[in-house]
Amino acid sequence: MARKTESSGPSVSAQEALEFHAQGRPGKLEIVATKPMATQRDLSLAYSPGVAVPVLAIAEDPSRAFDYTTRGNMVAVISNGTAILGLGNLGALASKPVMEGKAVLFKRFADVDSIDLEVATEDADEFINCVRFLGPSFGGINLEDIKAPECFIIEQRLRELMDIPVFHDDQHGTAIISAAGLINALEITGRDMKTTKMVCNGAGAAGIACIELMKAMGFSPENIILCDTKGVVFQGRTEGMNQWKSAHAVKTEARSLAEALDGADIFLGLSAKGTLTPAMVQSMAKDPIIFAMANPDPEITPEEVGDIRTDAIMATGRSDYPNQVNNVLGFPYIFRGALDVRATTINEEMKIAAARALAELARQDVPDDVAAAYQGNRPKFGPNYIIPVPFDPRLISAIPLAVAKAAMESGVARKPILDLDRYAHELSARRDPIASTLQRIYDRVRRQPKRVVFAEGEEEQVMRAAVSYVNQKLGTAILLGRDDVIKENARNAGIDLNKQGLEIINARLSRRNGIYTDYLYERMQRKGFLFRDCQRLINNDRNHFAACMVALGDADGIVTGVTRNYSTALDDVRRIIDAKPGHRVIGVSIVLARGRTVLVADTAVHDMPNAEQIADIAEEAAGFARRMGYEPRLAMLAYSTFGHPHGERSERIQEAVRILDRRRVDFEYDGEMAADVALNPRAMAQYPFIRLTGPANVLVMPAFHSASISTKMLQELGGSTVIGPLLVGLNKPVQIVSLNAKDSDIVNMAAIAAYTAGN
Ligand SMILES: NC(=O)C1=CN([C@@H]2O[C@H](COP(=O)(O)OP(=O)(O)OC[C@H]3O[C@@H](n4cnc5c(N)ncnc54)[C@H](OP(=O)(O)O)[C@@H]3O)[C@@H](O)[C@H]2O)C=CC1
Ligand SMILES: CC(=O)C(=O)O
Ligand SMILES: [Mg+2]
Repeated sequence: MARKTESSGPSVSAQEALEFHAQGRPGKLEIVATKPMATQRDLSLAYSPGVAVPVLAIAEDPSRAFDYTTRGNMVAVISNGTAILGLGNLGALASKPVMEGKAVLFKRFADVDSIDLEVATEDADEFINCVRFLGPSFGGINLEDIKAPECFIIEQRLRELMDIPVFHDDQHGTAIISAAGLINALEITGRDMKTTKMVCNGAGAAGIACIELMKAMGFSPENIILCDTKGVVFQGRTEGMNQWKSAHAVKTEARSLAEALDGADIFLGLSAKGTLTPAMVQSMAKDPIIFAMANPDPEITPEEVGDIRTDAIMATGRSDYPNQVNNVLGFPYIFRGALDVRATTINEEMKIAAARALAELARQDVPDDVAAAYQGNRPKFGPNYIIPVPFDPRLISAIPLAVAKAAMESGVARKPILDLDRYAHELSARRDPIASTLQRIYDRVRRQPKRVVFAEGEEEQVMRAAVSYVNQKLGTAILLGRDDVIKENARNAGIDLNKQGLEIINARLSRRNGIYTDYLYERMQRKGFLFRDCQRLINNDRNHFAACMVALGDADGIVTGVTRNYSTALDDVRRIIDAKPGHRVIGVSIVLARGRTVLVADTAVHDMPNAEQIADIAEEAAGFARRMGYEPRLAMLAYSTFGHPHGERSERIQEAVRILDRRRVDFEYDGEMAADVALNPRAMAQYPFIRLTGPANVLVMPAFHSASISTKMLQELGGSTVIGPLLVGLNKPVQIVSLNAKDSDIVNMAAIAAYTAGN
């Protein structure tokens, strides 16, 4: 087994950490208004007098608070700073950076709004009395870094007093994540929960909750030994005890951590830095499982373990080593699921469901966008990958779904979710704006599945995309390439191609080869191509073969591009596939930014279009917008707005607008105008004669360079997601991805090709 574990990423210096927190606006949070506050009217609505209306509605029916206020998506992170990470009792104020951190993680990972509240008291009753009255403000309470045993009393009491989930993250979040990691570590080492011997160092909030969940999941109580600063918690011990420790005291001769660990299978560290020594690790059973979870410094480092033995499965609470067992994998998603069903509590069923869903994710094949979260190293289920990383984009749909389901099944959901498939898609959309825009496309293709040729079938990311296409029930995926090479590459990459609906076609051996060659020759014989040139192209060039398949009805669409640059791939397919009669081939990019979707054209084909061509591009783009479900409001962009400043370059655009006028097109358009006028209602308001009824959702660029530069800048600087360019106007659906496309990009493009095949 493994493995000398090394840190997988750069750690940070103390100075970097301080600068990070101090730079710009100090701290890590700000409040952003979700409604406009620009005009007198806005103020009248947001505040007096308008605000009185929701006030009265909520007074009459408290559940309306979820409709009119932030409550339904707002969680408080509350601490008194008595157990800040593994740093000890440093007080409420010092805990604020951690609590702000938890609040931003809620937002970043699960789109839960969150605010930190630091309560300056160590007295449990005072703390309870402070928090218990905050219920109306929040959909949930996340207690954090409160030391044991007060944390048990505080949480228990608040759970009784409040009708929203109260969840002590260090207890249950940690328990859920370590349970998930352990389920997988046991599987890898071939152990049975019932007979596995565990030693947990740390009998505080995290330690007690972890072993309680482990027992609930099937570990035998007599096989778990708990230790604290005084050593083993044995039956009859009196020093440093409390009722929570007593509940887990066992009959044993062992008195020290070292004695307890002799022959043990698992070490669970929820104590303090450096408490596990190399000698103790040496004394553990074969293939030991070591979770050193103290933060920021673990009980022992992976390097230290690696120096002593190579058969250990090692995890820490840190992000710079493999196997990060940290409650960040849990709390954002657990609350997401709980909030979405307005759960009254987070119960055992919901916790176990979250642990199992998390464990299951690590066993699945890792797609490209997930591999990116692992710095491009595609992890495989095994000793160095027992649990997903916090940046794994699959977490947002898998964990809340499992939690919400469990809440409904266990009867604590106040607002059950009826359509769980839809909910899963909505969840992905919270993290990934592409998901919601593509949702409609995927749904349609699922209803009318299509045969799509993946022209570069020997490439790993293309095979993954094809598998995903089939798995998502979008239709048949055809991988073009040499059968033996595809199978060999798939084997090496651990991809299972044995799926119904996945076909491999070798162009050279295909029975259709001759027909395709004749077809190509027919089209190219007067353009300087000999028959044998065509034969060679069909035999050797997958874009030509794929294009013939689609042209002659053997497939519905093509996706290509990972091995050729865009224009070469386009030239290849254009030899075989023409523009739709009466149409012009253009590229359209979909830009998703801050909840807004804008189509930009032409991002692929015309270098410096003339007025006539710009008008054609506008018509093509507007038609595409409609097919995508948007009613176009199209702006013809320039550096000037309605003649100012005057310049020759804008005249082309003005002429294009006049051409559209003459063509009497049936969509909203206007120009020439600058991008801010097109997109910003206030800038637009300066031109009362403008013919757009709202901000533009289709932007026609004056030339390829401005289209390409602006979409790439938006993607890199503006935090926008850009899909495309999508090829529009061809007689048959062809989509060309970029050279560095990931499998998820390819499958999106395949779905778009399939979607347009039906249009
Ligand atoms: N990776 C993760 O996700 C998480 C990690 N943690 C880590 O777990 C640790 C404990 O946190 P939490 O349970 O909230 O804190 P608590 O203060 O509630 O409990 C701490 C426990 O650790 C024991 N302990 C402290 N020092 C030692 C030592 N040198 N040897 C043996 N036992 C020791 C204490 O013993 P005694 O009872 O005798 O005082 C106590 O039982 C922290 O390092 C924290 O960072 C916590 C939550 C999540
Ligand atoms: C991760 C965490 O919550 C802790 O160490 O306290
Ligand atoms: Mg904590």
